[in-house]
Amino acid sequence: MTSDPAAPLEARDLACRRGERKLFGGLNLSLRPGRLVWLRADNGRGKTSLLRLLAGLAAPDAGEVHAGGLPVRRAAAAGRAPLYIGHANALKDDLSAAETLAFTARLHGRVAAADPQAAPVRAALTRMGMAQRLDAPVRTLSQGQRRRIALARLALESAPLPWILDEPYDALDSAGIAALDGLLGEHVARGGCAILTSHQALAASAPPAETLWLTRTGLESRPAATEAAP
Ligand SMILES: Nc1ncnc2c1ncn2[C@@H]1O[C@H](COP(=O)(O)OP(=O)(O)OP(=O)(O)O)[C@@H](O)[C@H]1O
Repeated sequence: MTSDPAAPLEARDLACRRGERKLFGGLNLSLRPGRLVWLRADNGRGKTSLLRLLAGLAAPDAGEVHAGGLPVRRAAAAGRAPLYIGHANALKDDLSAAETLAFTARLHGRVAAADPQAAPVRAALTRMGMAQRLDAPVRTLSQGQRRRIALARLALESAPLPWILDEPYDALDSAGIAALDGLLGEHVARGGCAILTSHQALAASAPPAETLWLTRTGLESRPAATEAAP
């Protein structure tokens, strides 16, 4: 594959099978600076599978994914790997909100946010409306509060790397949705790009997104009037 170094995230001819079942094949996607994609399909059609391929967390049955011109699985070493937040929050129950976010930041080499007392960590959680619960153990928090902590990681990022977000709005109330939309809007405005899934329509606070449907033969945009499940 000839990759475009200017494309933060590019997939060519991707195919994915699960057991005997082909989820999709021949899938192409180029996420350019400023592009926000809402990936849609019915339950079980392969959205999470595709996002994991794009993040380099799984290998495709065919095709390639490049991030910033590098094979996605080698992009981390060059600081070009996409930022992936899955639908599981991946938090540590016994740590506090600030500690678990700092732990995640350290894991991803964000040195300035590797300490729970560090200003960026406190500011990121405050941005997600968690200012009153910075030191609360994760296990004592609600699903929505846990989702907010996982998403606070986005507030630690200033580089316009691609964001890959699987059901980021899950469990969020309207204030949480607005906080996430604010982060997405800033990201896109500074030349970032993102692909996300959501079973609910995006809120009015979300930055303009392009809707793409996942089908067996790739991604398809459809006029709003014909937006039926494939
Ligand atoms: N580890 C696995 N082993 C075998 N099959 C799997 C595995 N993970 C997912 N699948 C199957 O792959 C298909 C696609 O799953 P995936 O989670 O990608 O769909 P999805 O579109 O994200 O669904 P949802 O909207 O319900 O989140 C499903 O039929 C699922 O049963």
